[in-house]
Amino acid sequence: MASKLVINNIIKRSFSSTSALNRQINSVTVIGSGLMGSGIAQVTAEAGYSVYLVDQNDTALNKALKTIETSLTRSTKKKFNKEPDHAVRYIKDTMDRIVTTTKVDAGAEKSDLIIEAIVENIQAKHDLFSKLDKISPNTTIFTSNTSSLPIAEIAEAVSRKDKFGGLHFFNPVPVMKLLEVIKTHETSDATYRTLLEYGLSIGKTTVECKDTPGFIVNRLLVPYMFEAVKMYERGDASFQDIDTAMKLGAGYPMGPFELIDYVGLDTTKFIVDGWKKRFPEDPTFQSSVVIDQLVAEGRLGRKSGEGFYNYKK
Ligand SMILES: C[C@H](O)CC(=O)SCCNC(=O)CCNC(=O)[C@H](O)C(C)(C)COP(=O)(O)OP(=O)(O)OC[C@H]1O[C@@H](n2cnc3c(N)ncnc32)[C@H](O)[C@@H]1OP(=O)(O)O
Ligand SMILES: NC(=O)c1ccc[n+]([C@@H]2O[C@H](COP(=O)([O-])OP(=O)(O)OC[C@H]3O[C@@H](n4cnc5c(N)ncnc54)[C@H](O)[C@@H]3O)[C@@H](O)[C@H]2O)c1
Repeated sequence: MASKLVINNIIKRSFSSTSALNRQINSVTVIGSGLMGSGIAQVTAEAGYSVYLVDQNDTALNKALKTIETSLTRSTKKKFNKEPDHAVRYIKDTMDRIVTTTKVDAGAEKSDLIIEAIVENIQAKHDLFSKLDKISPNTTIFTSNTSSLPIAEIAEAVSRKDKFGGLHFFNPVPVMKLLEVIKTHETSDATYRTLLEYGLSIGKTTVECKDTPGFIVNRLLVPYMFEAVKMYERGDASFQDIDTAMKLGAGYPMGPFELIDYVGLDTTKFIVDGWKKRFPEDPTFQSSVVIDQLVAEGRLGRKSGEGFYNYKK
């Protein structure tokens, strides 16, 4: 344990600059260009890596490019307050480093690191990784941004288990400073070190966690969100008042319902349904009638324009 800490401190010291490139990695493929994939592609390109961003169709990719440009415009306004020309150049340089494609092999054949951020479904992830394992160079490191699935279970689809780890980002990726870096019992030390270095090179603070359900943050955050939903379902308080209470009484930046809308109701449902199936005896993991109903209606939160709240203008 102590030697691990020493290695991490050395890595952290040598990557104090957010623009320092990771020597092991030049090109990164991000698969899935939704809420998370677009943010991961953005911060990776901002750190100087060349990025392939992959999704199933051009509509999703164009939406992602628009999201990234809006986010960069927002962040550069403050960063280059007195130098608007620098902001324009910074945005252009970052966007130029991102190549979008619907063909997964375009990036996979060339990338040193693949970050998967597709739907939270084990079969979909297995199908993708088994394909990637065949087309990627055997030096390429594979990672998943899963919220709740065991990394080792996702890695069952590949033969390079020593080059498979977890990189769990937080939404919104450009703003949230944390990156959970997950090592399975088969991830090699060299792979893990490269993942920590990548995290620091994009300016994130890394924490280590075993390959346990929800890692650190979600194991604490998701039960809290569902406890709030149960409180609302019992009729103890309105969801608006629960949000107000947690923001003003506990200092949270968002209330639990705002946060569920922000994460996505479909993703939140996938997380808890998966845990409920895996741990049927644990009362912490119970699905919610209200969330099931909203997902069935297509009210997935901010990304669909409506969840608990309405975001349509
Ligand atoms: C489930 C998964 O597996 C794990 C997860 O991701 S769980 C979810 C984790 N995320 C959270 O808990 C988010 C909680 N919410 C928050 O921290 C804040 O509400 C928030 C950062 C999203 C927005 O902050 P808020 O103060 O309400 O709004 P706003 O003033 O618009 O934004 C604050 C700053 O962030 C910036 N920002 C917000 N969203 C941004 C984005 N998408 N891109 C770039 N910058 C952004 C703003 O420009 C602003 O920057 P400034 O302070 O330099 O001017
Ligand atoms: N939403 C969050 O707050 C959050 C935070 C951390 C981690 N995660 C995890 O990140 C992953 C993505 O979540 P999200 O919120 O970005 O979802 P999302 O629904 O916003 O985006 C998923 C994207 O993946 C694409 N996709 C699906 N299957 C694909 C495939 N086979 N090939 C290429 N693209 C494919 C979809 O078209 C969609 O654009 C999930 O595993 C989720 O659990 C989510």
